[in-house]
Amino acid sequence: MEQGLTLAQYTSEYAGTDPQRQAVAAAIDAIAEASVELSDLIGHGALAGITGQAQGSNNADGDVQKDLDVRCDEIVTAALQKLPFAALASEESETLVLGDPNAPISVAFDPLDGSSNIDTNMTVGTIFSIIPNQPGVAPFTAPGTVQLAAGFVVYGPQTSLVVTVGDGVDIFTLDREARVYRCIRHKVQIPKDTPEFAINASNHRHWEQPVRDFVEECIAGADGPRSKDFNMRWIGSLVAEAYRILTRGGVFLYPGDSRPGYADGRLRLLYEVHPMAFIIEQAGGGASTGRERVLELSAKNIHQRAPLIMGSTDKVDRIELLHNDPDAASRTAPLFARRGLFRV
Ligand SMILES: O=P(O)(O)OC[C@H]1O[C@](O)(COP(=O)(O)O)[C@@H](O)[C@@H]1O
Ligand SMILES: [Mg+2]
Ligand SMILES: [Mg+2]
Repeated sequence: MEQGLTLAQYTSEYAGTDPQRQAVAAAIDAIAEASVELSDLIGHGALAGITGQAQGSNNADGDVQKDLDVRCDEIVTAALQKLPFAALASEESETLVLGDPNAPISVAFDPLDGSSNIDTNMTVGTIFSIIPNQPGVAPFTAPGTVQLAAGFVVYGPQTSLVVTVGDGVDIFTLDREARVYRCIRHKVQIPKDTPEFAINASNHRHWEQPVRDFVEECIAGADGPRSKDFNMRWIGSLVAEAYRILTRGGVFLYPGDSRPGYADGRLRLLYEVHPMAFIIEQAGGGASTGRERVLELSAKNIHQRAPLIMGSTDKVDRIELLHNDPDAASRTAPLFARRGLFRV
């Protein structure tokens, strides 16, 4: 695919004459169109009447809803409602929006990810997952492996849309003058050896031992079992973290922890964890709960949470090993101590 190709050309090439693909392509186009409006709104902030203030309401997961959460939800929902869909699941809506039960697809989305940071002028985004509809089967009950397409938009210094239709990952950047997305990277592959990790370290005391062991290994740097100095990043915005991993590599962790309500972490399976896992795997990376592949999970309710550990496979594999083999950390620890001794 040529650089500069527009998203509309890409989706129409993918759609061909297959009705399900046409529905997927139309949904991607609709979200992209809505995101151009969202990009304007977010870019203008207070000048467009957006205060970033709480609305006095909470979403289904208990998060405080901001004016921009509500506005973004209205815009994305309205764009998708013009198309044939069986069901829509939004972070900001307690229940599903039901459409035509015989339509070929359903869509789950997080209209505004990272919104707790909106008043600090940080990167936020929109995440989506498109799944096939099977008439007679409850929507959003299948594992993440059934996804037909997934993507996210980052509203950063550039507005960019990352997408997979199951054949690699492509990135498009918004050409603000022409108001179209143009391809800037085709078949993105996650760099393999980047020594970077991202986790909210303020939760250290609540983590399980395998997560502590991994972070200890990273912090020990060149003196530790990984024999490399690591850099730490935490933006607090999943879309920005995912974009960084696709560009620069490394690993991101939002594990389960012992805080009340956080046994499965913070991120929601259908519209955050499944789409990110699909994208990261399609870019040659791994996505795990720490114990199993995230795409094998099925949701029992639409706002269900799931742990997410994603990034380059060597790091995700190491974290899985630390979870699944209780002796893995102690096997490397003596070596680490010995090397320490040799150094003094
Ligand atoms: O504040 P915490 O616990 O570090 O959580 C940060 C995470 O929460 C999120 O903001 C959750 O998404 P929403 O903003 O859509 O609720 C992620 O973007 C981010 O990775
Ligand atoms: Mg989110
Ligand atoms: Mg959100």
